[in-house]
Amino acid sequence: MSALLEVEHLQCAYGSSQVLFDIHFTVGEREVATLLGRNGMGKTTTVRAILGLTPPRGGTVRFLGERIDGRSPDRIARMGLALVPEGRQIFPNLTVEENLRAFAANRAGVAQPWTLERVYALFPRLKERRQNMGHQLSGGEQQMLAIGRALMTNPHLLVLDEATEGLAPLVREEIWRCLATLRGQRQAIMVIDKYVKRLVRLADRHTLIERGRVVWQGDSQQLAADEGLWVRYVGV
Ligand SMILES: Nc1ncnc2c1ncn2[C@@H]1O[C@H](COP(=O)(O)OP(=O)(O)OP(=O)(O)O)[C@@H](O)[C@H]1O
Repeated sequence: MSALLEVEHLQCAYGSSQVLFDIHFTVGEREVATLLGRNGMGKTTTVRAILGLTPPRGGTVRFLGERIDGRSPDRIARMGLALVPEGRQIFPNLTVEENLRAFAANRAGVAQPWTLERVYALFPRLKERRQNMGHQLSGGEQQMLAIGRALMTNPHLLVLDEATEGLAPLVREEIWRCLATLRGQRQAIMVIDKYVKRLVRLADRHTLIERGRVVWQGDSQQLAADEGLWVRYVGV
Protein backbone atom coordinates (compact mmCIF):
# COMPACT_ATOMS: atom_id res chain seq x y z
CA MET A 1 0.00 0.00 0.00
CA SER A 2 1.52 3.36 -0.96
CA ALA A 3 1.90 5.93 1.80
CA LEU A 4 -0.32 8.98 1.75
CA LEU A 5 1.39 10.57 4.74
CA GLU A 6 4.95 9.81 5.86
CA VAL A 7 6.33 11.37 9.00
CA GLU A 8 10.01 10.85 9.84
CA HIS A 9 12.12 12.05 12.77
CA LEU A 10 9.63 14.82 13.53
CA GLN A 11 10.82 17.28 16.17
CA CYS A 12 8.92 20.23 17.62
CA ALA A 13 9.42 22.78 20.35
CA TYR A 14 7.55 25.59 22.05
CA GLY A 15 10.25 28.19 22.62
CA SER A 16 13.13 26.39 24.29
CA SER A 17 10.95 23.47 25.41
CA GLN A 18 11.23 20.52 23.04
CA VAL A 19 8.07 18.38 23.05
CA LEU A 20 8.52 16.09 20.02
CA PHE A 21 11.82 14.26 19.71
CA ASP A 22 11.46 11.61 17.03
CA ILE A 23 7.94 10.95 15.83
CA HIS A 24 7.60 8.62 12.86
CA PHE A 25 4.67 6.84 11.27
CA THR A 26 2.88 6.46 7.97
CA VAL A 27 -0.73 6.47 6.88
CA GLY A 28 -1.44 4.51 3.72
CA GLU A 29 -4.11 5.22 1.14
CA ARG A 30 -7.52 4.03 2.36
CA GLU A 31 -5.99 3.28 5.74
CA VAL A 32 -7.25 4.24 9.20
CA ALA A 33 -4.39 4.97 11.58
CA THR A 34 -4.36 6.18 15.18
CA LEU A 35 -2.02 8.21 17.33
CA LEU A 36 -2.42 7.29 20.98
CA GLY A 37 -0.96 8.49 24.24
CA ARG A 38 -1.82 10.09 27.56
CA ASN A 39 -2.59 13.80 27.90
CA GLY A 40 0.31 16.07 27.16
CA MET A 41 2.41 13.46 25.34
CA GLY A 42 2.47 15.38 22.05
CA LYS A 43 -0.45 14.16 19.95
CA THR A 44 -1.92 17.58 19.19
CA THR A 45 1.53 19.02 18.54
CA THR A 46 2.17 16.20 16.05
CA VAL A 47 -1.06 16.98 14.24
CA ARG A 48 -0.33 20.72 14.27
CA ALA A 49 3.15 20.09 12.88
CA ILE A 50 1.77 17.97 10.03
CA LEU A 51 -0.79 20.65 9.17
CA GLY A 52 1.86 23.40 9.27
CA LEU A 53 0.26 25.11 12.29
CA THR A 54 3.28 24.56 14.53
CA PRO A 55 6.30 24.47 12.20
CA PRO A 56 8.57 21.48 12.95
CA ARG A 57 12.13 22.06 14.16
CA GLY A 58 13.39 18.95 12.41
CA GLY A 59 12.41 15.86 10.48
CA THR A 60 10.30 15.48 7.38
CA VAL A 61 6.61 15.28 6.55
CA ARG A 62 5.61 13.97 3.13
CA PHE A 63 2.08 14.04 1.80
CA LEU A 64 1.24 12.46 -1.56
CA GLY A 65 4.98 11.98 -1.98
CA GLU A 66 5.82 15.72 -1.59
CA ARG A 67 7.66 17.38 1.29
CA ILE A 68 5.15 19.60 3.09
CA ASP A 69 7.10 20.56 6.23
CA GLY A 70 7.73 24.29 6.05
CA ARG A 71 4.66 24.95 3.90
CA SER A 72 1.83 27.20 5.07
CA PRO A 73 -1.27 25.62 6.66
CA ASP A 74 -3.39 26.93 3.80
CA ARG A 75 -1.21 25.29 1.14
CA ILE A 76 -1.19 22.01 3.04
CA ALA A 77 -4.97 22.07 3.48
CA ARG A 78 -5.45 22.74 -0.22
CA MET A 79 -3.49 19.56 -1.02
CA GLY A 80 -6.28 17.60 0.64
CA LEU A 81 -5.40 17.29 4.30
CA ALA A 82 -8.42 18.19 6.45
CA LEU A 83 -8.37 18.63 10.21
CA VAL A 84 -11.24 18.21 12.64
CA PRO A 85 -9.55 20.09 15.46
CA GLU A 86 -9.76 19.56 19.18
CA GLY A 87 -12.49 21.99 20.27
CA ARG A 88 -14.14 21.77 16.81
CA GLN A 89 -13.75 25.46 15.91
CA ILE A 90 -16.90 25.78 13.87
CA PHE A 91 -18.16 29.27 12.99
CA PRO A 92 -20.54 30.21 15.83
CA ASN A 93 -22.36 32.93 13.89
CA LEU A 94 -22.98 30.96 10.71
CA THR A 95 -25.76 28.42 10.30
CA VAL A 96 -25.03 24.71 10.00
CA GLU A 97 -25.56 24.94 6.25
CA GLU A 98 -23.33 28.02 5.91
CA ASN A 99 -20.61 26.25 7.92
CA LEU A 100 -20.80 23.28 5.55
CA ARG A 101 -20.68 25.44 2.44
CA ALA A 102 -17.88 27.70 3.71
CA PHE A 103 -14.96 25.54 2.59
CA ALA A 104 -16.59 23.22 0.06
CA ALA A 105 -14.04 22.12 -2.53
CA ASN A 106 -13.01 18.98 -4.35
CA ARG A 107 -9.42 18.75 -3.18
CA ALA A 108 -8.89 15.06 -3.90
CA GLY A 109 -10.61 15.44 -7.28
CA VAL A 110 -13.02 12.60 -6.56
CA ALA A 111 -15.67 11.55 -9.07
CA GLN A 112 -18.52 11.75 -6.55
CA PRO A 113 -17.72 14.64 -4.25
CA TRP A 114 -19.39 15.22 -0.91
CA THR A 115 -22.55 17.30 -1.09
CA LEU A 116 -24.82 18.78 1.56
CA GLU A 117 -27.23 15.89 0.94
CA ARG A 118 -24.51 13.28 1.54
CA VAL A 119 -23.43 14.98 4.76
CA TYR A 120 -27.06 15.13 5.89
CA ALA A 121 -27.48 11.44 5.08
CA LEU A 122 -24.45 10.68 7.24
CA PHE A 123 -25.69 12.95 10.06
CA PRO A 124 -29.50 13.34 9.89
CA ARG A 125 -29.29 15.49 13.03
CA LEU A 126 -27.45 18.17 11.03
CA LYS A 127 -30.27 18.29 8.50
CA GLU A 128 -32.75 18.95 11.31
CA ARG A 129 -30.51 21.70 12.61
CA ARG A 130 -29.43 23.16 9.26
CA GLN A 131 -30.82 26.64 9.91
CA ASN A 132 -29.45 26.82 13.46
CA MET A 133 -26.38 28.87 14.26
CA GLY A 134 -23.16 27.11 15.23
CA HIS A 135 -23.36 28.44 18.79
CA GLN A 136 -26.81 26.88 19.25
CA LEU A 137 -25.53 23.33 18.74
CA SER A 138 -24.69 20.74 21.38
CA GLY A 139 -21.12 19.45 21.64
CA GLY A 140 -22.05 16.33 19.68
CA GLU A 141 -23.75 18.33 16.93
CA GLN A 142 -20.73 20.60 16.72
CA GLN A 143 -18.48 17.58 16.26
CA MET A 144 -20.76 16.22 13.52
CA LEU A 145 -20.62 19.63 11.85
CA ALA A 146 -16.83 19.79 12.15
CA ILE A 147 -16.57 16.35 10.50
CA GLY A 148 -19.12 17.27 7.83
CA ARG A 149 -17.29 20.49 7.08
CA ALA A 150 -13.98 18.65 6.69
CA LEU A 151 -15.64 16.11 4.37
CA MET A 152 -17.02 18.93 2.20
CA THR A 153 -13.41 19.65 1.20
CA ASN A 154 -13.15 16.07 -0.16
CA PRO A 155 -9.82 15.46 1.54
CA HIS A 156 -7.35 12.72 0.73
CA LEU A 157 -6.79 12.39 4.47
CA LEU A 158 -9.15 13.30 7.30
CA VAL A 159 -7.44 13.98 10.63
CA LEU A 160 -9.49 14.00 13.85
CA ASP A 161 -7.91 15.32 17.03
CA GLU A 162 -9.86 14.01 20.07
CA ALA A 163 -12.65 12.55 17.95
CA THR A 164 -15.09 11.91 20.81
CA GLU A 165 -13.58 13.82 23.76
CA GLY A 166 -16.21 15.25 26.10
CA LEU A 167 -19.18 13.76 24.23
CA ALA A 168 -22.07 11.83 25.75
CA PRO A 169 -21.86 8.04 25.24
CA LEU A 170 -24.66 7.87 22.64
CA VAL A 171 -23.18 10.69 20.60
CA ARG A 172 -19.77 9.07 20.83
CA GLU A 173 -21.24 5.92 19.33
CA GLU A 174 -22.69 7.97 16.52
CA ILE A 175 -19.25 9.38 15.74
CA TRP A 176 -17.76 5.86 15.72
CA ARG A 177 -20.55 4.71 13.42
CA CYS A 178 -19.82 7.61 11.07
CA LEU A 179 -16.10 6.85 11.02
CA ALA A 180 -16.82 3.18 10.26
CA THR A 181 -19.04 4.30 7.35
CA LEU A 182 -16.25 6.53 6.03
CA ARG A 183 -13.80 3.68 6.33
CA GLY A 184 -16.22 1.53 4.30
CA GLN A 185 -16.08 4.26 1.65
CA ARG A 186 -12.27 3.91 1.71
CA GLN A 187 -11.60 7.34 3.21
CA ALA A 188 -8.12 7.53 4.75
CA ILE A 189 -8.38 8.70 8.36
CA MET A 190 -5.95 9.52 11.13
CA VAL A 191 -7.69 9.56 14.49
CA ILE A 192 -6.67 10.61 17.97
CA ASP A 193 -8.82 9.37 20.82
CA LYS A 194 -8.62 7.33 23.99
CA TYR A 195 -11.29 4.69 23.33
CA VAL A 196 -8.90 1.91 22.41
CA LYS A 197 -11.74 -0.64 22.46
CA ARG A 198 -13.41 1.20 19.60
CA LEU A 199 -10.19 2.07 17.83
CA VAL A 200 -8.98 -1.53 17.55
CA ARG A 201 -12.20 -2.27 15.68
CA LEU A 202 -12.03 0.81 13.49
CA ALA A 203 -8.37 1.27 12.64
CA ASP A 204 -5.69 -0.73 10.82
CA ARG A 205 -2.57 0.59 12.53
CA HIS A 206 -1.61 2.32 15.73
CA THR A 207 1.26 4.44 17.01
CA LEU A 208 1.67 4.94 20.75
CA ILE A 209 3.65 7.95 21.89
CA GLU A 210 5.06 8.98 25.23
CA ARG A 211 6.81 12.26 25.99
CA GLY A 212 7.28 13.05 22.31
CA ARG A 213 8.67 9.67 21.28
CA VAL A 214 7.16 6.64 19.58
CA VAL A 215 7.09 3.77 22.06
CA TRP A 216 5.09 1.18 20.13
CA GLN A 217 3.66 0.60 16.66
CA GLY A 218 1.55 -2.26 15.43
CA ASP A 219 -1.74 -3.41 13.96
CA SER A 220 -5.12 -3.77 15.63
CA GLN A 221 -4.71 -7.47 16.30
CA GLN A 222 -1.47 -6.83 18.19
CA LEU A 223 -2.91 -3.92 20.16
CA ALA A 224 -6.14 -5.79 21.00
CA ALA A 225 -4.09 -8.68 22.35
CA ASP A 226 -2.05 -6.58 24.76
CA GLU A 227 -4.23 -4.58 27.15
CA GLY A 228 -1.13 -3.87 29.22
CA LEU A 229 -0.08 -1.45 26.48
CA TRP A 230 -3.38 0.46 26.78
CA VAL A 231 -3.01 0.82 30.51
CA ARG A 232 0.62 1.81 30.34
CA TYR A 233 0.57 4.26 27.46
CA VAL A 234 -3.04 5.44 27.08
CA GLY A 235 -4.21 5.16 30.68
CA VAL A 236 -7.43 3.22 30.01
N1 LIG B 1 1.31 26.50 23.00
C1 LIG B 1 2.10 25.81 23.83
N2 LIG B 1 3.13 26.42 24.49
C2 LIG B 1 3.93 25.73 25.32
N3 LIG B 1 3.82 24.41 25.57
C3 LIG B 1 2.83 23.75 24.96
C4 LIG B 1 1.92 24.41 24.07
N4 LIG B 1 1.04 23.49 23.60
C5 LIG B 1 1.36 22.32 24.19
N5 LIG B 1 2.44 22.47 24.99
C6 LIG B 1 3.10 21.41 25.77
O1 LIG B 1 3.58 20.43 24.85
C7 LIG B 1 3.39 19.13 25.36
C8 LIG B 1 2.58 18.31 24.38
O2 LIG B 1 1.27 18.84 24.29
P1 LIG B 1 0.17 18.31 23.27
O3 LIG B 1 -1.00 19.22 23.38
O4 LIG B 1 0.78 18.11 21.95
O5 LIG B 1 -0.17 16.90 23.92
P2 LIG B 1 -1.40 15.94 23.69
O6 LIG B 1 -0.84 14.57 23.70
O7 LIG B 1 -2.16 16.36 22.50
O8 LIG B 1 -2.26 16.18 24.99
P3 LIG B 1 -3.79 16.52 25.19
O9 LIG B 1 -4.49 15.22 25.01
O10 LIG B 1 -3.84 17.02 26.60
O11 LIG B 1 -4.17 17.56 24.17
C9 LIG B 1 2.72 19.28 26.73
O12 LIG B 1 3.72 19.21 27.71
C10 LIG B 1 2.13 20.67 26.66
O13 LIG B 1 2.08 21.26 27.95
